[in-house]
Amino acid sequence: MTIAVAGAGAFGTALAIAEALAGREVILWGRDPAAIEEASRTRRTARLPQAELPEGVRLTSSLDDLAGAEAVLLAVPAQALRPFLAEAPMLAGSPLVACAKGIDLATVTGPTALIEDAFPGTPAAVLTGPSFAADIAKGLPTALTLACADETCSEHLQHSLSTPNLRLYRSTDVTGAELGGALKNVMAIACGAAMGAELGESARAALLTRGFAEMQRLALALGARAETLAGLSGFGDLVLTATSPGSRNYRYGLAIGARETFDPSVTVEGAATAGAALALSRRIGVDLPITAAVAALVAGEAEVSDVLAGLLSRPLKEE
Ligand SMILES: NC(=O)C1=CN([C@@H]2O[C@H](COP(=O)(O)OP(=O)(O)OC[C@H]3O[C@@H](n4cnc5c(N)ncnc54)[C@H](O)[C@@H]3O)[C@@H](O)[C@H]2O)C=CC1
Ligand SMILES: O=C(CO)COP(=O)(O)O
Repeated sequence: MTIAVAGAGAFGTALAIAEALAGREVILWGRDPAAIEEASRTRRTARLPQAELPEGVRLTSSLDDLAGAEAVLLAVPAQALRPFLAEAPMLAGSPLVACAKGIDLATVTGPTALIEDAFPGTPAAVLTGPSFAADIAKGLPTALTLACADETCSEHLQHSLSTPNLRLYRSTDVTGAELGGALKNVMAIACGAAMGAELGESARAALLTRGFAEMQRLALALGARAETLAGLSGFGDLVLTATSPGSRNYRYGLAIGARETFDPSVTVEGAATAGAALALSRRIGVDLPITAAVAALVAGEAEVSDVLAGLLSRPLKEE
């Protein structure tokens, strides 16, 4: 059986490499036929050029080639997932595993809700947790959460996708896993902005901790389990992303804080997700001050000094 990967960006490339090196048959789809033709020839993709694609990875730009796969890993960015699914009816029937970390701005829903909406009855799962694509592609050890509401499906996917270096922990808490992965990107932007503005590591630790409290507040209000937020997909990924210049969200924050420009072609999931999370929190009456501050920074409506002053002037309260 074949593992299909939809999206030949950095993460899709890394996952395809890991699965192929574990001896699985892999097909990697990218939307640009010329780029896929080039990748087939050079055995490298543009977004992760340092990694070589092993022989076991077959490349295609035809979505029809993914039909009937044992599982399809959806590695397109969160805001691209809804339009992608609308053009991929041939994926119905295979378990679909969302690898994007974000909340869709137009519908204010997470990736698995988008899958369920596009393909009612098709098993929808999420793969998320602390893992840089470059680390996975190098075969460095990583541990992720594989969440699916259906326990049998999550067990099946855990075994179908785990490799010696890619260790998957299963969960049925899809809401917690999705929200942890989406919101940690917002907090990484906040932490990067604090460092970029030279506010210091103590300020970053404060933002990381209060940011984690915010992630928990929203996720628990939406029915997630506290232990999921404390696990790989929440706290684990927050620690990685909000402290490492290996993260694009963190680097984007650094640029905002230092008032520098940032390459708009780089995928920065937390930028759109800050606005989506804010809309979601207002709908259910949950206060997310750091998320609101990041949304204002991203929209260019505020400076780091203003938003920090706003956060610091909030009423003093118990931790
Ligand atoms: N890069 C990393 O280290 C990790 C990334 N992720 C997540 O994986 C998701 C994808 O990120 P990356 O692969 O890193 O981004 P990337 O920027 O490297 O690649 C994105 C890919 O998606 C394609 N794409 C964009 N819009 C599309 C559309 N409408 N239809 C089809 N394909 C489209 C692009 O052509 C590109 O190949 C994000 O949600 C990210 O948070 C998760 C864990 C690690
Ligand atoms: O999700 C990631 C690591 O777990 C990758 O983070 P960035 O998207 O910020 O690069």
